[in-house]
Amino acid sequence: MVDVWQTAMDHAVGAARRAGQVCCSGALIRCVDQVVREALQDDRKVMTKSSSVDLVTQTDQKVEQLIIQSVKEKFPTHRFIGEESVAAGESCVLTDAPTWIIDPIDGTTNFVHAFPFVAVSIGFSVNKQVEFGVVFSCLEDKMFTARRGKGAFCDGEPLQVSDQEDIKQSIIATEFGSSRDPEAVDRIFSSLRNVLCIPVHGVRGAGTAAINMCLVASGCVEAYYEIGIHVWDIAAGSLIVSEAGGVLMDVDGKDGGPLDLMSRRIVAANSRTIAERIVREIDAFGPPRDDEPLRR
Ligand SMILES: O=P(O)(O)OC(CO)CO
Ligand SMILES: [Mg+2]
Ligand SMILES: [Mg+2]
Repeated sequence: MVDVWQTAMDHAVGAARRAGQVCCSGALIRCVDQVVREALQDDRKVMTKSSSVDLVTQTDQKVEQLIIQSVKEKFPTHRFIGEESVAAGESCVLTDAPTWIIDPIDGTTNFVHAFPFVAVSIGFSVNKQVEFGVVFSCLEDKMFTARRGKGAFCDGEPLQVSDQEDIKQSIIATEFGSSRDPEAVDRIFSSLRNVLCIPVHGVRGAGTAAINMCLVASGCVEAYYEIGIHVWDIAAGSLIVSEAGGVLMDVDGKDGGPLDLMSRRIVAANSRTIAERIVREIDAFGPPRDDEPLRR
């Protein structure tokens, strides 16, 4: 059978690698003593979006435009949901049309502080189903890819989630997010306390949803959960997890319910047992959906 989206996926891999080179040179330059003055100039270019801790830089915007322009030249009819385009007022509605879902820098706070985990994340959906996902972990120089029904890979090597079924023998990844609303923070802390006290071996967070999900796919952590992320954070990573044998769910009820890319809530785990246990421990809340028109 002809694999109609392979050309698009090959383009995504090239675009992510080129975008990653732009991100990495920016992040690394801040680590080099002799260019402190340049780094200070960079500091002044840090801007904020929904809150004072929701950061964006000119590099995020530049990288997103580079990716979108290169895709438009090759696939002029395709649509886009890009983090920085949405921040600038573009709509964030997932239709049945072929759609590139782009997070130009996943881990902008890491990027600004030279904390060395940043990724370029490109998901591609058709009929609201993710067909391929590409996550380039720039500073690790690792290219994670997945094509629906064809497995997940890191630099061409197949990925497989952990086979650990006992959550008490597990590491769980999560993040604190960018909301500083005290009620949301209380719920995040309550969930974290519940998960820690199961007890689990540990809780970790790379500072990027995409890399956290690639860690699940690689078998390094058993699960990742977060409330408050966006569709561009998880579109690519979700397929990478499921193609590596993992499961995805929302945080509704006892069994989580199916993953809804726009709901801003996700549990991605190696197994249904561990995912459902995390769902039971989460103090769930519903931030405004990504496709809610008046969310900004
Ligand atoms: O750095 P970004 O793209 O804002 O993403 C954050 C979550 O929203 C880290 O995953
Ligand atoms: Mg992101
Ligand atoms: Mg981003």
